[in-house]
Amino acid sequence: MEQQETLFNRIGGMDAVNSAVDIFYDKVLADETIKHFFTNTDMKKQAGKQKAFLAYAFGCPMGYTGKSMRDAHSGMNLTESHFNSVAGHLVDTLEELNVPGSLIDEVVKIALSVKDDVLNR
Ligand code: HEM
Repeated sequence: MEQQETLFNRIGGMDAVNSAVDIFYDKVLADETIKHFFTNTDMKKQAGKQKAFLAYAFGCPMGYTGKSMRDAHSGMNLTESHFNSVAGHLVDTLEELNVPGSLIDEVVKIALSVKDDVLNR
């Protein structure tokens, strides 16, 4: 079988991740249903962590050294609806960046794979 390029490279590498995270966080912070979670968050640091996490999730060889998804979101009482809002903003962001649907599907798969950890269940 032909060697498959990582999702990270196919999506456009670190430049794409950087643009995605910036647009993504603007959407999250404009969303009345979830923005309160980020009241005490230093968004500069958070965007940096998210970039590292996404790069890792997209298959970039550099390691993710932040908290586990379970620890990072414990005690927040996050619901399915909060998760869906965040996932929706991520998809909208990638669509705005003209990322092909098949690649967006792969990102959604990765997001769903950490859903139980994010929701601490
Ligand atoms: C696929 C879904 C998600 C991913 C990949 C993700 C990723 C991350 C990452 C990488 C961190 C930083 C961890 C660290 O401190 O090392 C984090 C923290 C956080 N996330 Fe998420 N997250 C997701 C869903 C959500 C949802 C649904 C919410 C709330 C609506 C949320 C709110 C937060 C908050 C408030 C923090 C802590 C920020 C702080 O330290 O001040 N996340 N998340």
